[in-house]
Amino acid sequence: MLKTVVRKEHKNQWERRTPLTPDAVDQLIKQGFTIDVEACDIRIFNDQAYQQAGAKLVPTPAEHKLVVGIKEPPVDSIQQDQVHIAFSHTIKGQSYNMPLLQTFIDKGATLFDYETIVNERGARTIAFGRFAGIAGAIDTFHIAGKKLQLINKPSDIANIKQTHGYDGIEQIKSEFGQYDLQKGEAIRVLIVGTGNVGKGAEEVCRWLKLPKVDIQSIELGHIPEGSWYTVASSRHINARKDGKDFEFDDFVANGSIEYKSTFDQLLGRFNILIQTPYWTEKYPKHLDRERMKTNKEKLPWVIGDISCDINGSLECTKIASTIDEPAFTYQPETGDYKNGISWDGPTVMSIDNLPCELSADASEHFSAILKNYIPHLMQLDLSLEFDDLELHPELYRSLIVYKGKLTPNYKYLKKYL
Ligand SMILES: NC(=O)c1ccc[n+]([C@@H]2O[C@H](COP(=O)([O-])OP(=O)(O)OC[C@H]3O[C@@H](n4cnc5c(N)ncnc54)[C@H](O)[C@@H]3O)[C@@H](O)[C@H]2O)c1
Repeated sequence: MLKTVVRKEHKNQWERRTPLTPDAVDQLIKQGFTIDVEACDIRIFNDQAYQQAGAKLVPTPAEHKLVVGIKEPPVDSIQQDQVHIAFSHTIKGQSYNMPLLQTFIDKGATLFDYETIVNERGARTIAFGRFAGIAGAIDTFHIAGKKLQLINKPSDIANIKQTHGYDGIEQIKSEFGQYDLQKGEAIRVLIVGTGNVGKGAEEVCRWLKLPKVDIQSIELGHIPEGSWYTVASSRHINARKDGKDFEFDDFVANGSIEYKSTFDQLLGRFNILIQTPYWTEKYPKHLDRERMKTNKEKLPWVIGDISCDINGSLECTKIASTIDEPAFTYQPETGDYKNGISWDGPTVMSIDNLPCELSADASEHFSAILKNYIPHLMQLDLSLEFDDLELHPELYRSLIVYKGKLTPNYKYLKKYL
């Protein structure tokens, strides 16, 4: 059985999440597993709660074989032959994390990645997407409320606080239920993307009692009175250049070789955009600099770019904003931006660690799934070669590096190292 520790997170002071809650640790200990916990003074569940669950507190994860974390472990913390599970952010060959990947290889270490844990249908089983969608939508509405206040337009949206100002989802739901967004300025929200993040953003619209309008109505220019939201997927904002029908698999295979963005046709019909799709350079951009300049009168007031691809599909996302400074305003004429909220361009929210604003709810959700994988991880037999491993298939497929070697599905990463 691998000696196991829950590591503390290092990213910044907002990173208060934990992969395993004290309750989950308690359950694992009762099943006969020993779990240690690295002491941490900012984690959302305090050290005493883990001690009460029966865990031993340790000052460092250096002596443990299996290290369970959330974000990338610090490069210099990886020990010889150690096994880590984390979001390593390496599978797109992200240059900023190649030293981390190289260290796993150099140290003969092993890396499981949460992002690559998928079921037999290819769907991810463990993620924070819903919480990014919820926090991202709330922060976007919070900024929209502040923006309306600048021009003295009354709306209950101005009551919405930034997500970390609430105790958690239950409090948010009960407060949002009291607001009436049909009074005052009409709030017209377009959510792009129907994945976990998009669905999380939709939940917030429902808590605010916004009626859902069919995207087809909006495409046809039938814009209802009052406040509402609508949801678009890739097929509503991209079209084949040759006029043939949109096919998702074809879109994923060919991207901007065969497809162009038709997003400009929707501009002017909504005033808040919440962007959630998966995007890479291979796909069309929806708001490039030129399009924003040409359509500057029709741009939304506020853009919540939860996908947060810098200079990506929405070129107004010049930087990732932060929980402390969540908003900047893009200047369509110059392509530049200025900090804060103003009416001389769309105000952008592009926080890239949104689930941290809901640390308790997000940790509980994540932990409830992860605790079922922990016994399999702890029973990993490192004396076996990769081909001979008898491991839970979802974990087996998620292995990026095994004992210092890229596994067959991830050999392509060699070219980025
Ligand atoms: N800002 C943050 O704090 C934060 C946190 C978590 C996730 N995210 C980001 O949010 C985005 C969406 O995450 P999600 O969990 O909803 O993803 P998801 O995989 O559930 O899908 C999102 C959407 O993208 C589409 N899509 C999925 N794979 C695609 C592909 N290969 N090509 C084209 N389209 C594809 C889906 O149809 C769906 O509409 C991701 O870019 C993710 O990195 C941001």
